[in-house]
Amino acid sequence: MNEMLNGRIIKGIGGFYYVETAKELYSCKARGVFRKKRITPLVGDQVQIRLDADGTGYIEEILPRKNFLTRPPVANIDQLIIVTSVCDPSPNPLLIDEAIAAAEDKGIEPVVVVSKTDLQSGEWLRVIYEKAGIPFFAVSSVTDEGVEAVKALLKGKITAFTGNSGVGKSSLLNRIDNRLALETGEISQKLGRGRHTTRKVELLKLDDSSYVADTPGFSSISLEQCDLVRKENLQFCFREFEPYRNACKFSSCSHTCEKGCAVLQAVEDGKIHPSRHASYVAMYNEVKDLKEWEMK
Ligand SMILES: Nc1nc2c(ncn2[C@@H]2O[C@H](COP(=O)(O)OP(=O)(O)OP(=O)(O)O)[C@@H](O)[C@H]2O)c(=O)[nH]1
Ligand SMILES: [Zn+2]
Repeated sequence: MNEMLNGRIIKGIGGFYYVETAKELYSCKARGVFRKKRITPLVGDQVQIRLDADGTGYIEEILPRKNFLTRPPVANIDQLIIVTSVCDPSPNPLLIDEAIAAAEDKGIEPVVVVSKTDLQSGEWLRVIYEKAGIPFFAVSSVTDEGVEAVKALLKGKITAFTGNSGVGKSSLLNRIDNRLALETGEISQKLGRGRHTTRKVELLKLDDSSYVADTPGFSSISLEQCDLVRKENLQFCFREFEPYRNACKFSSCSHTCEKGCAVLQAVEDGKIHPSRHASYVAMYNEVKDLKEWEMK
């Protein structure tokens, strides 16, 4: 029969890709040519498949990507929701800022969601992120605070959720739509970190135009949580630097320590939050001596 169909990869397991088409869901393999070209099909990819007589298919072509992330491995997303809990596990602004920068670098809208606000207030995080101009929401999957607001944000978009293991991503998604019935887990006290209850990336359909990807959680000690941003691009990934970064004394200013740096002055004047600038400096120092191949 060899019928050609267009669809979207919604899940990948052990070399098989599940492609959703207007007709139905097909289990497909990728053609060898992708491996030769070192292209890995990603969840979220729009693809062209060829159907075999037995109803399985082959991915023939990956359509051009709007964007993609390597960590978490997804393509064509509209926004990245970075979930962090007020405690248990405790928030780490550097990790939040790394995830925001990775999204900004790819043209993906970042959103910060602070969870478990029934346990403690997350207002100090609101101060940091509202000042930076990043959309910010406080939620609790126990009291349902903020759940409707996040749900409204998902309408008509493809959204990936990221955040440390145990911050409550799956719990929040279940509150947003109880049909998802995602598995949630207790944090292992013994290891002091969450167990990996979410195993693989999968696009879950909320309605015909809205999808969410719950991605595997990471322990807070993981350094490889998200894609690194190269040093030249980093200043563009902190949106609140924008009004200042062309006003520095030196055009080559790294905005980390130079005399006459307008960004540093803005930190001093309380216009840029010191926590955000500290993350910028830490990230700059982390990537400044990396070689091209080490960025992957
Ligand atoms: N008090 C409180 N506990 C919560 C809340 N949300 C989640 N939890 C608890 O936190 C633990 C982890 O929740 P999950 O939803 O599994 O976290 P996750 O981010 O999906 O974790 P991974 O799948 O490992 O990435 C569970 O014991 C939940 O019951 C909340 O809003 N308030
Ligand atoms: Zn500067």
